Amino acid sequence: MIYKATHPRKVRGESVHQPLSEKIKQNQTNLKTISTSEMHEKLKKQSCLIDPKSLFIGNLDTKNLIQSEYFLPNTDCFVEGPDVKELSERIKLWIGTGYPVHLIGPTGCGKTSLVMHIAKEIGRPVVWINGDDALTTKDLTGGYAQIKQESMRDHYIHNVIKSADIIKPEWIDNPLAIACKYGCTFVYNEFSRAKPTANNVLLSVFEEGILELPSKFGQERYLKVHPEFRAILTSNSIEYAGIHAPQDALLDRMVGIYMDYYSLETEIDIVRKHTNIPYEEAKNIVFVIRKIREQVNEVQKPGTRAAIMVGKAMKQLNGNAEKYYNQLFIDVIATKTGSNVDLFQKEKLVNNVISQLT
Ligand SMILES: Nc1ncnc2c1ncn2[C@@H]1O[C@H](COP(=O)(O)OP(=O)(O)OP(=O)(O)O)[C@@H](O)[C@H]1O
Repeated sequence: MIYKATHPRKVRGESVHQPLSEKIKQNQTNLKTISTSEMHEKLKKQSCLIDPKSLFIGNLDTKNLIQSEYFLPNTDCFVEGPDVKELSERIKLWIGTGYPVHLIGPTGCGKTSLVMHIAKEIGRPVVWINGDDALTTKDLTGGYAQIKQESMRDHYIHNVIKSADIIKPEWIDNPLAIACKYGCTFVYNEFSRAKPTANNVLLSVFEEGILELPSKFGQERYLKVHPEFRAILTSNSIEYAGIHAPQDALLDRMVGIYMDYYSLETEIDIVRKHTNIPYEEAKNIVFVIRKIREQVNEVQKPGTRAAIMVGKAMKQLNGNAEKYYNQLFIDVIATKTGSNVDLFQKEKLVNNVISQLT
């Protein structure tokens, strides 16, 4: 007996998930409802860095992203000396023309702080990722990372149970996809630590304004990059030569800006901003760190960070630093020494430099 349906079968359970193209279209339309001025309003209330990990929660629509608690980094401590300002203006010029900027400089010279300060001035949410050797394209763009299982029970005929399990791949956006979709400032720290193949996806983002998404299910593979998307990449001038030489095609799409350690006065201001110690103390610390920097090899140069560390330790010692003064400098540079012999050399260097203090 052939069963003839007398009325349309009603399938229980959720409808099959929206194709990616629908989601993208929906997200793109959402984009239009969030203007940059609205963004500025919301930005004023919040200031913290978008932590990509907390964003790996499936598709965010723009409203969620903007109203959520992710926003710009806190740059209250930022010091903008003349040399910082000059660099910042150059970077903003290129960012304003829509080119990605590649900031290259030695460890601890201030790349990240400068990038975060500029990102805050750009006024869009910041999405940030650290490059490393294990990073893959999927870590940048996202992929089908979750499988949602739904079962559908059909009791259309009371004594017949028809069941089926629907396996629904769940797309998870990763930092680059989020930045391209919602027009965030994409900060890719130490990008040259990642393998060039992982960064290939950036080529069409920077040139054609298209993000190619890996999609196994034949859905929409291409995302049009939001007009407010901006990218700033940093790399360490020492490692830059050593880790993975980025592909020429990618370097060709970026503007490269080399930076070095800031001027004496700016470094003194930075140390004081972070430690509140008196000018003379900060000046002596920076003097010693800069003298050490002049006399050690590239990879052992102490950055501004080392001067801040000594300043914070002196603050901790609350004026009783006399006894430990030399040792503080030796401790902050010891991490970059290779052996006891090397350390002994450094101790002599530190004692000699400190003896020059007036
Ligand atoms: N303009 C600035 N104003 C205030 N603090 C700064 C400034 N530039 C750098 N610093 C401070 O100096 C230290 C090193 O800066 P930062 O981390 O930005 O350097 P970096 O070049 O990114 O270092 P790395 O190569 O290790 O990532 C940090 O403690 C940072 O807060």
